[in-house]
Amino acid sequence: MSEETWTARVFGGFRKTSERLTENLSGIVSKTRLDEAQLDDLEDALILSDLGPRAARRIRDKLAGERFERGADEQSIREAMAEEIAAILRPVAKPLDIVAFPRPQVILVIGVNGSGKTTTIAKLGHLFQELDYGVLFAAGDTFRAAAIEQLAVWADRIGVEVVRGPEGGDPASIVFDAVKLATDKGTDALIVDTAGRLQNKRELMEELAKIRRVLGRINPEAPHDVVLVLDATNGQNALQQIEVFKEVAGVTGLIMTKLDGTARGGVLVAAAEQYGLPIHAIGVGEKIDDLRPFDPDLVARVIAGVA
Ligand SMILES: Nc1nc2c(ncn2[C@@H]2O[C@H](COP(=O)(O)OP(=O)(O)OP(=O)(O)O)[C@@H](O)[C@H]2O)c(=O)[nH]1
Repeated sequence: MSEETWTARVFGGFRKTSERLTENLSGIVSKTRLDEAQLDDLEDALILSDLGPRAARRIRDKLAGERFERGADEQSIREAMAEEIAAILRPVAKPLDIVAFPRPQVILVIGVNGSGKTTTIAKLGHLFQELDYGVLFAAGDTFRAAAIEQLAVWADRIGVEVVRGPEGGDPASIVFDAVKLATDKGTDALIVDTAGRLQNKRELMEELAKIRRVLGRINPEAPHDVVLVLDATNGQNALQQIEVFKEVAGVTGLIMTKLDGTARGGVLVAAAEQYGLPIHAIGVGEKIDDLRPFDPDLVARVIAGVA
């Protein structure tokens, strides 16, 4: 996909978020400084747009300190907002680099069912393929046959081999086989699907601990990444998931999906400000190339509605 098409997708993706945020700005016009009541309204608008109280406060402070020389019209307010949102996003916008030596880089992908985990694995595999990396998948979500099947269908479509076992099989043994295969072949990236059973934290924790033990036997550095996939349409719930998965799974980075078609894209900013975890990529659609690392300045401008 060309750069232009991707930019258009990002714009399209955040359109609803941007609309929600800026529909509250239209009445606000001031001379050179915003008064307290206007700042309160803006802060509320930011919270209502899922940016979270901390980011909202930070942006409010920025706006309060701003001298709008040509008057605080909607456009100037949006621009100042975009600047601060970019400042929040810049430190966390980090693509997932393949740096492991020896290979493979083992990337555990976790997230609740339906968050877009399987699709994201496929998209991530495709992204690595485009960078000329060799990729292998491990179908570690053995809890449901459909999950194994779905991963296999995607793998087939993009020409990636997948190590799989029976439904109900032991995920750790699949991961073991997959790491062995990837190590023997010198595959660059091994992406592991895992079950997303948040309702049973202990079981999930034990399963992940077992996967870690098995991985550690072959490569003490593995897993190199534990990536949590979040569905942006869940808004504030997505933040709670970060909280829980950080505790049970030692999350090292995030991918946020389904930013298209939701007005809740502001949650990306809330996650960045509250957790500071790297955000490796964003998903803005169901197609294979709808996932990419993101440009924080572009996304900030899109959210704030600066053309
Ligand atoms: N609009 C949109 N849909 C997406 C995106 N990412 C994934 N989806 C869709 O979300 C649905 C769930 O995705 P899956 O990949 O099946 O999610 P999962 O977390 O693996 O879910 P289970 O397989 O049920 O555990 C699918 O219909 C995907 O096509 C995205 O960025 N945008």
